[in-house]
Amino acid sequence: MAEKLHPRIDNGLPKESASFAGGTLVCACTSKPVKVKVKGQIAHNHACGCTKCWKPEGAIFSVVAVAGTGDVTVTENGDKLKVVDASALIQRHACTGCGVHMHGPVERDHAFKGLTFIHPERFVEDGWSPPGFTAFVSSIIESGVDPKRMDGIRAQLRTIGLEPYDCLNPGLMDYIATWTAKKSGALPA
Ligand SMILES: N[C@@H](CCC(=O)N[C@@H](CS)C(=O)NCC(=O)O)C(=O)O
Ligand SMILES: [Zn+2]
Ligand SMILES: [Zn+2]
Repeated sequence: MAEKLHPRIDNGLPKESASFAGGTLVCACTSKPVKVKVKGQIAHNHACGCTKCWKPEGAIFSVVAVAGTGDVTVTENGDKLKVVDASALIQRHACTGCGVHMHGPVERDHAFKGLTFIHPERFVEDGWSPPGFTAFVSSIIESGVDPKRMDGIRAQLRTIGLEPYDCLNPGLMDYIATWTAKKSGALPA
């Protein structure tokens, strides 16, 4: 039987629109929802199996992407937001009403500094760039998935076209390593 991975990937991937120029993320509260505006198309959209990223009810994976922090603005009911873990790299701002993570800027000195993590399924608009791979797949075991299900889940992800990795994809791993090597002097800055 097919696994329920995430509602936005289980029945075909979302379609990108060339005219998508950003939109509004809305949390799940029926009253006074938090709204966050994002300017422009998102980047590096992917499914993530880590325990820290917000997932909708019943999903094994989250769907998460980045935007430039300067392109992300909380526009309504920002007083409902609270940082989940102030010591984490990604400062995930969750709605205290419904639990949805609305934006997660990286402010620390890191390859991802200046980027904000968002969950594009919360856009009211369609047309955002679809997920392209799956990260932190082995981490789903930390959420209670039986290790015996892993082969099937990885096979299902490959069928969908979301190549499974146990950390990030090679492009992002190389990007982080290059940043680190330039910082240490192993590569010229
Ligand atoms: N195995 C860990 C992995 C957590 C992890 O490293 N998550 C990645 C992907 S979102 C990350 O970049 N975390 C930085 C952070 O949580 O701030 C878990 O599932 O909790
Ligand atoms: Zn909410
Ligand atoms: Zn994650």
